[in-house]
Amino acid sequence: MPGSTLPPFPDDVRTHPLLIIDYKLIKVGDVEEINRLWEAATTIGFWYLKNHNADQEVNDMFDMGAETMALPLEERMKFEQGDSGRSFGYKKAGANAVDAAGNLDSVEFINVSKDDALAYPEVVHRTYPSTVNTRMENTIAPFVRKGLEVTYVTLNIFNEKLGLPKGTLERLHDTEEYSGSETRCIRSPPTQVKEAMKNPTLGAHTDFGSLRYQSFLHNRLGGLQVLPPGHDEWSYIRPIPGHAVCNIGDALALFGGGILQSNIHRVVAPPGVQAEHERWSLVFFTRPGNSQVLRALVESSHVIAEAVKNQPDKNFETGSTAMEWFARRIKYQRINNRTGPETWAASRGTEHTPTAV
Ligand SMILES: O=C(O)CCC(=O)C(=O)O
Ligand SMILES: [Fe+2]
Repeated sequence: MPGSTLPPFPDDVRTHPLLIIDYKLIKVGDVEEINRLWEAATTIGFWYLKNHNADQEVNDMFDMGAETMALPLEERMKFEQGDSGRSFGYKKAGANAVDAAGNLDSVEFINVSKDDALAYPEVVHRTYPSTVNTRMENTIAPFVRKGLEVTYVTLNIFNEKLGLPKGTLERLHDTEEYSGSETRCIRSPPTQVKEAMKNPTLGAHTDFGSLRYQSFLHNRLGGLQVLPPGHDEWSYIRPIPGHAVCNIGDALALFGGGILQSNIHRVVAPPGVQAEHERWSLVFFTRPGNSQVLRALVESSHVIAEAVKNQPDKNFETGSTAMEWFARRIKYQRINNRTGPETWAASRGTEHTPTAV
């Protein structure tokens, strides 16, 4: 894992500031802090989270990721996610397009389903490499539980702010229902500084699910970029040690009638000389239960009904369950399914500038 010898994040690149939200405060209902979270969620949909107390879980997850990527490629490939629209498993570098032209990604990752982690040794969706299995109970399940805890605290705050009946969002993300929720450990290869900006390593996208809980705790390298609303240039999110970066995905943006923002982002090589180092990142994605239909909850909240009425040009009825939405997006990112630029278009979600790469 990257150690203390990493070069610092440079000061001469464009960054976008995010609000820092104190998890300890929102958890106990601090009104001012909750209002700051709401401001972040309804403007850019990204924020830093501190005091989430997940250092141990995060460290262990990075170890799991490193152990998995150290397996021979042939072994990892036995667990590759495949082209059918399933996310769980290993994704090799170059399996996905990063843009409409079909340029390839260069990140590899290991995704573990929340359902498989919590049910282990029972197999719900699929099996995993030995490095995952040996850490399923002592590393992955604790990280999933931590991610879910943060998720429910956040969802319940949004639920109230959106004027929804108590427990609505929590029910749509019921832990008991199988879902696309998963952990992801990502490795981006080092690159030459002059090569670094040629292609994104992970193409421009909005997240598919509801919330992403990402940690840079043991990774000081940049690379995540956002295209803030109203901007036409990408900005880096500066990694802050000990702070997670959280963001809203398409599902929550749809449930809330566009009040919560699912913002477009991508991953590029780390800035400056950081590019010469391997980049690791770790994510927990919360996605709605498989059977839940992605649409604005207009019947349950006046606030949402009003918001939808005020955006007549936008479609908040996807006619798609969370499972279908998720499978479609994964499937059409896979380069093996590409027929032309229309395949990239078929992988898109709520991105407002779908041509950005
Ligand atoms: O590695 C990162 O910083 C972000 C990854 C990401 O956006 C994703 O996996 O959806
Ligand atoms: Fe993402």
